[in-house]
Amino acid sequence: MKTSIATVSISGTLREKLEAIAKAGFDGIEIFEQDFIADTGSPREIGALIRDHGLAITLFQPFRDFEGLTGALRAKAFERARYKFDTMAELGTDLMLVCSSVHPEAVGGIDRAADDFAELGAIAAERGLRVGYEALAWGRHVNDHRDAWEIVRRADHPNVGLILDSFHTLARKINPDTIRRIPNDKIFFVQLADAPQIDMDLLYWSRHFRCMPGEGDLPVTDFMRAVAATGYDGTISLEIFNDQFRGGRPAGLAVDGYRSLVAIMDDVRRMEPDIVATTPDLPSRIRVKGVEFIEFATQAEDSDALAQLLRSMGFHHAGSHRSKQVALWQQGDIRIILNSEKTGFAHSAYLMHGTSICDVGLRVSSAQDTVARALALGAAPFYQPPGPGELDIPAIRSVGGSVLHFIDEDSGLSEVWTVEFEQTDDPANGGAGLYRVDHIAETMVYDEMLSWSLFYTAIFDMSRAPMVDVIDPDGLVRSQAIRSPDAAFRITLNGAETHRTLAGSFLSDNFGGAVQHVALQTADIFDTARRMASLGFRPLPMTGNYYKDLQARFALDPDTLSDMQALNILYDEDANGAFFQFYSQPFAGGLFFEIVQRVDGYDGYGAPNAPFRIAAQKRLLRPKGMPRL
Ligand SMILES: O=C(O)c1ccc(O)c(O)c1
Ligand SMILES: [Mg+2]
Repeated sequence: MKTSIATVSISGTLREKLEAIAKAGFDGIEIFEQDFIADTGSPREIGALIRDHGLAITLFQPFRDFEGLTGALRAKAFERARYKFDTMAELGTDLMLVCSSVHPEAVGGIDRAADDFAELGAIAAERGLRVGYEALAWGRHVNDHRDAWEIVRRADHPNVGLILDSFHTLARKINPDTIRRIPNDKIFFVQLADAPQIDMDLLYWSRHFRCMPGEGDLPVTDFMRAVAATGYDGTISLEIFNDQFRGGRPAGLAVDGYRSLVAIMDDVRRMEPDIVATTPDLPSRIRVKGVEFIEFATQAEDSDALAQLLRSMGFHHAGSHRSKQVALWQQGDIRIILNSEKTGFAHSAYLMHGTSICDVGLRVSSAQDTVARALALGAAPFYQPPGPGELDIPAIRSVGGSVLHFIDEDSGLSEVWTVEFEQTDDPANGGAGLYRVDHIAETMVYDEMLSWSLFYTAIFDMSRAPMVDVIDPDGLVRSQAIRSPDAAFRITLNGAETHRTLAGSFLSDNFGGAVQHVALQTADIFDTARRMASLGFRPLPMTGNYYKDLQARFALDPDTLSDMQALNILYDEDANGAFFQFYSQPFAGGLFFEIVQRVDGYDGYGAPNAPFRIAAQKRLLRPKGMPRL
């Protein structure tokens, strides 16, 4: 098995693409005609350049509108093919992709097409080349891999085979198990692409919305399993046409592509143990058991204000680091760390972003396995030498250069709170009933959302909920919730498209993506809100209109509703249960806390309330009466 990626999948010049693709770990590329036509090098020079990067040219494509023509048009198609074969010989590749015809003059007929391919196969064979036939989902007469296979079968030429592309099969909802009946020696090449489930014209969907396997909604794993079951052990290649990717960062896209391929082959290997995959073996997806800590990088007055805010939320200063300016604040199972060191990672994060969440600790069953899986999937390592008496806690880089640490029991890492921290005599103030982290919400530019959602779902045992639109008065923010099967770890990714949204202005103030808010869970939000009020907490004030609207939309009893209004508690329901939430006022450039109570099986995040919450936050952040220009 070889890993490959089509040059169209990545932005940049051919040379930039090659560098990124080689560095990410691929064995080869599918070269798209446009890519080398646009380059100044001759086909021979470009072939050499590709091989100098350690890459093979796995496929030359696309050759269009070949089969089913008659007379002069047919002769012209063969002449074009001969010219392409010359170019392929110079580039140094032996396989050409012929996609099914969309030519208005193509007359169809399975045997006619088979004859065309038999003749093309003979010409290719003279030159030691091969041709593969791919059914485009919008092909004029052939748009189903089963028909393409029948043509290849009838062409009956050793140099003519089938090319499968997950998009074309799955977009038409063709059962991928039909691939299991195709002999593996007639499958010449396999292309993988995913896509979000959107109802639209097939060609438009394919050319603009494809994404890496695992980033979309198509059953790409089922497709790949069926391919693997045939015994196919040739090239698996990503072919992703995507508008965002065309303008993305070549290096990041190549890493994402490789990550998606390693993850899907790992999944397939677990289900079809006989397959031959050369992608690395890795520990299975990591089940996150919960959030172990949330760490703020902060200094001086900011740190004092944050400590004050935490105290008003019922936290107490539970521990002080034995050798560092690091304080542990705790309530229930929630640990918040305020790091005011003058050196090291947290300090650099502070210099770069100001007071910010620089580090999140996740509870897992094996920290070692977690890092092993993440690194095999191309995650960036993080290492800071531990000081004397400190534990060496495994970590990787995450959104915006922040850090994810992994804590387990088996290697003693969960002892960190007693090993590294001295208990303080700050009395627990009875708390406010907050007992665990419900979710963390990360803000990022919209174009990074697919990448980070792949990051979480490839490394961890987590799945995505449908994307929701959050309406900010100044623009749209898209929100993607991802959670572990038992909801022990929930995260929302919020993608901002403009700097004028609350999320967007956080991004520019913070110089990049990061955790913008943390939601903490209580079992009795009314009691929590009252206790926090008595500790001096000031909630985000909601409008009277909001409560009138709630009254109209839901059957809430009047006393509950008036308590909600007095305490600024918001409300939502889904098919399973109910949801209560209230917010802190924004601090340190747009960070905030959220308090939530989930009743019965409510599984959402209160998205219908987001526009009102955002409007309230903006009222506090903008100078009174000053319209924003
Ligand atoms: O969109 C296209 O035309 C096109 C071309 C070549 C392919 O392999 C493909 O899947 C689509
Ligand atoms: Mg294709």
